[in-house]
Amino acid sequence: MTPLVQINHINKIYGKRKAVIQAIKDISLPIYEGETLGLVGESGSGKSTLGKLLIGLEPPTSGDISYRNNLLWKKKRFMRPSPGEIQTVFQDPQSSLDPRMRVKQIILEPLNALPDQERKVKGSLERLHTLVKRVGLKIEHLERYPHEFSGGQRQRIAIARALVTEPSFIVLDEPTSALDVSVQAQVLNLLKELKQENQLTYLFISHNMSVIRYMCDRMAVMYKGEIVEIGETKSILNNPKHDYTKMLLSSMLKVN
Ligand SMILES: Nc1ncnc2c1ncn2[C@@H]1O[C@H](COP(=O)(O)OP(=O)(O)OP(=O)(O)O)[C@@H](O)[C@H]1O
Repeated sequence: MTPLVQINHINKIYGKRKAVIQAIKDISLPIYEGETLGLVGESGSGKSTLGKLLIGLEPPTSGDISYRNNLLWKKKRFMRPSPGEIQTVFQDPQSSLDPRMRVKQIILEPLNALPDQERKVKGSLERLHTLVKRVGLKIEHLERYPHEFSGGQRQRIAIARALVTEPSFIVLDEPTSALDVSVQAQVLNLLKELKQENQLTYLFISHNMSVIRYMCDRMAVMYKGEIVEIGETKSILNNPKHDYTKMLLSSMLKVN
């Protein structure tokens, strides 16, 4: 399998002098085209930071990341592959959707990064309507504002916004953690179907082992900024090797 993303010896340090936090310590891993790679670990282990390095929100302190064999970061500058090729869906649709914008503007907004001609094609009304219906919303929803929707519907809006540019790679950072359990399952199924239909690759960040089990082909376990275990989800869940993974599994199984 070809790696879509290759992470090589990445370190990420926040802060200066005495207030230094090393959020990521020498992480190297591939993310293969077409897979869903799960990233688990307790709060503060560095999961979101790794996601941010991949979508261009934070530069690594050292190391490199390549996307389709091209460097994503050069001297702290993000080398966006082609515009819209990498997208993201965050945990909290309440704060990630601009309350002053109508749903239509929100979904079309990522197209602003695209060249004129491509923007016209991808932003056509016909395409927008197909996309909105595909994520389980209605055409009349396009004229409304985020506060008029439930959490699950808001996450569907965020998913439509991520898909509008026709990306190849999506970083999903706890995309269903803020939702009720029944709604979680619907959104997870939608994400699974969309991945198949659009040949997507996902990095799926989650606290929840059942969600990881359901969604991910492989999983990586993060502990204090390091990857302590990585492999096929099934084999890690059935036979965890690292003590931290064992501990995480037993504590999570108690919660789930
Ligand atoms: N912008 C920042 N400035 C300073 N420290 C930060 C910043 N962002 C994250 N950190 C610190 O880096 C470490 C890793 O944080 P990160 O958010 O990546 O962890 P996480 O595993 O995603 O946690 P959670 O599951 O709670 O979101 C934590 O100690 C956090 O406090």
